Amino acid sequence: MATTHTPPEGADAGRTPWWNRPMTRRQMLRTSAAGALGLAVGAAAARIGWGAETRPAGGGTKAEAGSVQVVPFYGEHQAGITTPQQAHLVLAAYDVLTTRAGELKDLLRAWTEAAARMTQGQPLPASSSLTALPPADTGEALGLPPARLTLTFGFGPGLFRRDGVDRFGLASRRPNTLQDIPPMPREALDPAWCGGDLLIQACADDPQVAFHAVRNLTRAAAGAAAIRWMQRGFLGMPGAGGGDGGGGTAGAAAGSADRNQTPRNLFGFKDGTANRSVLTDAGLRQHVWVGPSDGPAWMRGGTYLAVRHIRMHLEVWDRTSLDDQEQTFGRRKDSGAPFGASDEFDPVDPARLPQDAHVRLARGDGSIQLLRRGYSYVAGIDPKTGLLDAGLCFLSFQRDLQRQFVPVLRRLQEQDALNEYTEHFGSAVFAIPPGTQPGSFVGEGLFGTL
Ligand SMILES: C=CC1=C(C)c2cc3[nH]c(cc4nc(cc5[nH]c(cc1n2)c(C)c5CCC(=O)O)C(CCC(=O)O)=C4C)c(C)c3C=C
Ligand SMILES: [Fe+2]
Repeated sequence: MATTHTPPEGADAGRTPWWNRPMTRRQMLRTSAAGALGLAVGAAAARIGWGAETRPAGGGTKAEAGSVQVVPFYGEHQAGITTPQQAHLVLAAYDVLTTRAGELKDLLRAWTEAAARMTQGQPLPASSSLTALPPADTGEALGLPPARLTLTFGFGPGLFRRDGVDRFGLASRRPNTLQDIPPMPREALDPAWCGGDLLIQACADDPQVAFHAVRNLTRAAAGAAAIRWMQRGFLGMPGAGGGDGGGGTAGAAAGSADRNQTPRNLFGFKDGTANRSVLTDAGLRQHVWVGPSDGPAWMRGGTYLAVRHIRMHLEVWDRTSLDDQEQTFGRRKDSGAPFGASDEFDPVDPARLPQDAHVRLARGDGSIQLLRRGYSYVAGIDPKTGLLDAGLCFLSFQRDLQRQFVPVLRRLQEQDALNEYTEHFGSAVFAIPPGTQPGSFVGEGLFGTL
């Protein structure tokens, strides 16, 4: 339900950023007083010195002895897509509450400026020296290393039109491919885990650093956007203590040899092996980045994200024989090798895989590829069943949702042997605009002359 922000009367209204303006009593009740103070950007603040930074192009990081890892925020593409996968995820989708395009732009500007600071290990700058006010930064990341924090922003279909209403005059700028995933035969979706107008993907090697970023960005959004759903995820990172690994996933292109291992999902299988062929310049151009011949110009250099919240029935899986587990995927559990081969990265021979094996169906004829960047989640016990509530926050980046993600998902939903052990309960898609330059804000190109 959209909520209108009432601007204050008076000459100052046009100059005071919306997040510092007074709120109506109703808005005050909706949001926390601390959050309403939000961010005041641009003020000087002490910079935490994190030592040498390594900044190769393209959003990646490079391990160098003695350096503290910081992932560049500005660049051609947003970070957090090809960045070697960090150990922790906080993924938050937001409903936009304001109906004013100006306030939406103010929010994106504030998010961009805050993200540019936090990803470099800097706290949010104080807007006042008054100790009678809550501090600008919530503080739980002070003294922690930047932990390769990346913040990736996305726009859901609802930003362009929701319930038939073009709230921000953006409807004509929606990319054709940005449409909700059509209903699938085997899903049991909970609306509370679906959709979202805006997305923040925070990834870091420290869970508190990732949470701090989302918490402070959410605080800055008070009155303009509210969290719709949030998922936390993790990956086992060999030898890194939560460090820079992720070799076989989006990290295959970087990382040192001893960390170059593909993480395992909660079914115990290496997950992300096939990303290696996407993570080349040619692979990314072909399968991930929106190119000049694709959708709207404002998306060039961007990509599209598909999110599926998937519960994995671990108790059922754990009673399944090793043979059946391996037949389900079409790969060996210990080595990750495809059937008929000995190494994880040996070529897949589809003829050797059962017809309903996950890899056979996901791969198809090999022409469609996705860049997967999912994370495991554990949310305790399902109070209704007493069973573990755990699974995969499936994330994939692709150049076109309808031509790449939807056909693969449909094939899997119709035939995949894995369906016996999984249940899709949430679904969302987002346009991930290209990277930002200093002085600009994420998605600025979308707004044109608005
Ligand atoms: C719609 C896309 C996909 C969903 C949903 C999905 C769910 C899912 N996958 C695993 C585990 C594995 N997936 C693997 C490979 C693989 N999966 C997809 C797509 C979806 N998976 C693709 C495109 C591929 C690559 C196929 C190929 O080209 O070879 C593998 C094998 C190792 C690997 O390459 O990563 C595993 C293991 C789970 C557990 C899951 C839902 C819970
Ligand atoms: Fe898969």
